[in-house]
Amino acid sequence: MAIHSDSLSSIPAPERIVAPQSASPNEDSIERALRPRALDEYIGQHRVREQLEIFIAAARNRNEALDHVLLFGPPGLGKTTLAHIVAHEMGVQLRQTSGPVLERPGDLAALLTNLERNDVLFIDEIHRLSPVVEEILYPALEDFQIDILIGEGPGARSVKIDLQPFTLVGATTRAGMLTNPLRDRFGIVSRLEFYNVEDLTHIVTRSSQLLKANTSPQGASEIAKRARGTPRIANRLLRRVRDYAQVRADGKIDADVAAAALSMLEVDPQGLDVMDRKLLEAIVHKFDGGPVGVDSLAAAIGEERDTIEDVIEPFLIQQGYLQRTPRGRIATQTTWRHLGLTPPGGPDLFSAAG
Ligand SMILES: Nc1ncnc2c1ncn2[C@@H]1O[C@H](COP(=O)(O)OP(=O)(O)OP(=O)(O)O)[C@@H](O)[C@H]1O
Ligand SMILES: [Mg+2]
Repeated sequence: MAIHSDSLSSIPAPERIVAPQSASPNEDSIERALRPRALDEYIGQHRVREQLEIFIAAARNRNEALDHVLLFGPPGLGKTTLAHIVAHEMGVQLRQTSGPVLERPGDLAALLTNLERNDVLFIDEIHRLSPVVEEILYPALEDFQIDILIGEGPGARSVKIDLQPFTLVGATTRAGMLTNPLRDRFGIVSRLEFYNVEDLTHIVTRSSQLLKANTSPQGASEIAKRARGTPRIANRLLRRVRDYAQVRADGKIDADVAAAALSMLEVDPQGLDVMDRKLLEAIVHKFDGGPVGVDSLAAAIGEERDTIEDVIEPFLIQQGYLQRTPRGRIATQTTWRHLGLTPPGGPDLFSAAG
C-alpha cells in the first residue's frame, strides 16, 4: 500500500459523516444512482423481501392493486428505495409526496384523483400528516372514494368522487406516532431492521462497481463494519474512503486504506462517531451511568430530543451500548469499556442491575 502524504484539504467533511439522514440534494442524486431498482437487487431484509415478493406476485396475478404497505424503521435503511421497487415490480407509476408537504385536503385530493389504475402513491413521513388531510385518506384507502366539500357556507355540499384502485406506500421512522385508524388501514406492515455486516459488505461491493471504485473484499468489509447497520452511511463512507484512496493510495481501497481513512473521519472501529461518544460520555460522566431522562440528556449535549431518539439512540441500543428503561437511559458495561473505563461495581453487580 502506497500512502502519499499530500494534503487532504480537498476532502469535504460533512458535519456528521455517520448521520443516517441524507446530507444534501447532491447526496440525494448520488443515492438515486446507487438505488437498486428491482426486488432481487435489494440486498438484505430477507423477511420483508420475501413477503413483498409473494404479495406482489399474487396481486399481479389477479391484476389488482397491491394492498397498502407501511414501511417503518430508522433513516437510511431503504424505505424510499423499497417504495420505488414496489411500483417497479407492479409495473405501475409512483407518485411521491410527504406528510408535511400535504397542507390542505385539496392537496391530497388532487394527487389521488390523478392516480391511474393500480398506481403507487408514496407518502414519506406519513406520521406528519395533518388530521384534516388524514381524514380524506380513510375512505380513499378503504373504498377508493373521497368526499370533498364544494363551495362555502350554507350552500356548501359534499361530493363523492370515485378513485382508481391504488396502493398507498407509507414510510415513517416512527410507527408509534401513527394514529390507530391510519395504521389499521395498512394490509402489509414491514419493519426494516439494521443490516448485518455481511449484507452491508455486499452493498459496498455493489456500489463500488457502480462508482467504479477499486475496492477489495477486505476494504468493503472494513467500511461495512463502521456503517452503523445503514446502507446510506455505507455508501457515504465509501465515497469518502474513495477520495482518501485517490489522494493517498493510488485509488486502491483495501482494509488498511479504509481503516486509515475512517479513523481520519473520526469513525471508530465500532462505527461510533463523535456524536455517539458525546452522548455516551455524558451519561457516564454527568449522570453516573444513568438512568437519565432523554430531556436532561438532550440539554446536556445540546441536541434535540427527536435527534437523540430517532437518529443517535436506535443504533446504540441495538449494539448494546444503551438501555432504554422506564426511568431513563442507562449506559451498559459495553459503554464503560468502550470509553476505556471500569464499570461501576464490577461486572456482577452490573449484570444483576441491567
Ligand atoms: N437493500 C438495499 N440494497 C442496496 N442499497 C440500499 C438498500 N437499501 C438502501 N440502499 C441504499 O441506501 C440509500 C438510502 O436508502 P433510502 O433513501 O431508501 O432510505 P430511507 O429509509 O428512505 O431513508 P429516510 O428515512 O431518510 O427517508 C439508497 O440510496 C440506496 O442506495
Ligand atoms: Mg426515504
